[in-house]
Amino acid sequence: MISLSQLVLQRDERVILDGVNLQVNKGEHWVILGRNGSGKTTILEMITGYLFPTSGTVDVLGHRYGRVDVREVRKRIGYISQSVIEKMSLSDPVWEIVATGEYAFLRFYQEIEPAVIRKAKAMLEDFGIGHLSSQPFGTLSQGERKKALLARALMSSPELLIMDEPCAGLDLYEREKLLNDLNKLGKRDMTVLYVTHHIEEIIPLFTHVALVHEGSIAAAGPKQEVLTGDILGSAYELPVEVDWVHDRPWIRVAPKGDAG
Ligand SMILES: Nc1ncnc2c1ncn2[C@@H]1O[C@H](COP(=O)(O)OP(=O)(O)OP(=O)(O)O)[C@@H](O)[C@H]1O
Repeated sequence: MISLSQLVLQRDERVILDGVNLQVNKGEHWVILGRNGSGKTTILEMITGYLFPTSGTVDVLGHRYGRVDVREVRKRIGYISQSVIEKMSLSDPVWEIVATGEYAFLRFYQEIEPAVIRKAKAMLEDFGIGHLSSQPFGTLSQGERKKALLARALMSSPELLIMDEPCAGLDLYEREKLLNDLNKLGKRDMTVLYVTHHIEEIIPLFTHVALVHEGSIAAAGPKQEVLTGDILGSAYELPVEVDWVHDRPWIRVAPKGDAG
């Protein structure tokens, strides 16, 4: 599904990615963790073909980047990130924002087919925000925007769904509602890749975790193997304990923790 091999990204003197290797197989759902500036978003931009490595190879959905038109591969990928939200027109009605997902366009310059409009509205109903369909996108709350973007990303039935911190800025209630919707994605024939800073967002949907540290993968594998106090403690340079409750990990900084 995704194979990153010996990815190096150098900008001037700086090595941003330093030999990233990652293999994501069909049927797995991965979370990417790592400290600020460790390289998570850069890795997502490589997978979506917006950035090319200085060296190394990127294979996504059976294609090696550099030998394929990445725009064709991108049609099979749903991508939700703050940068996508910023590209949306705030005055467009929500249903239209969602409908653009059918074609992987940002905006429409031609008439939208009635069947696509119906599908977009049904998708909004599925996410419990059908009543917001005619409202301008810019009037939605952060949580509602995230749901609308998720509905948009699913319009084209992507094989790969990539999310960069979708719960950022959501309150506890909105976050749990969105996580509940995300957990249902397991029923779809789709692989999910999810970047977060919050370990408790690793809902039962997710099977694997990759921990990025200073531009390379410090640990990767089944979540129970990676989310240990020892591994997280050394990446975050803090003594931490991980508790599993309701099949979700919860992190605690140990009493004598000292971020300094
Ligand atoms: N075009 C660029 N030129 C120079 N440095 C860059 C460039 N793009 C990214 N970087 C640097 O690469 C590092 C990795 O950035 P990236 O956005 O991938 O980190 P991240 O793990 O997603 O961080 P965060 O959790 O804070 O969002 C950062 O230190 C950033 O400053």
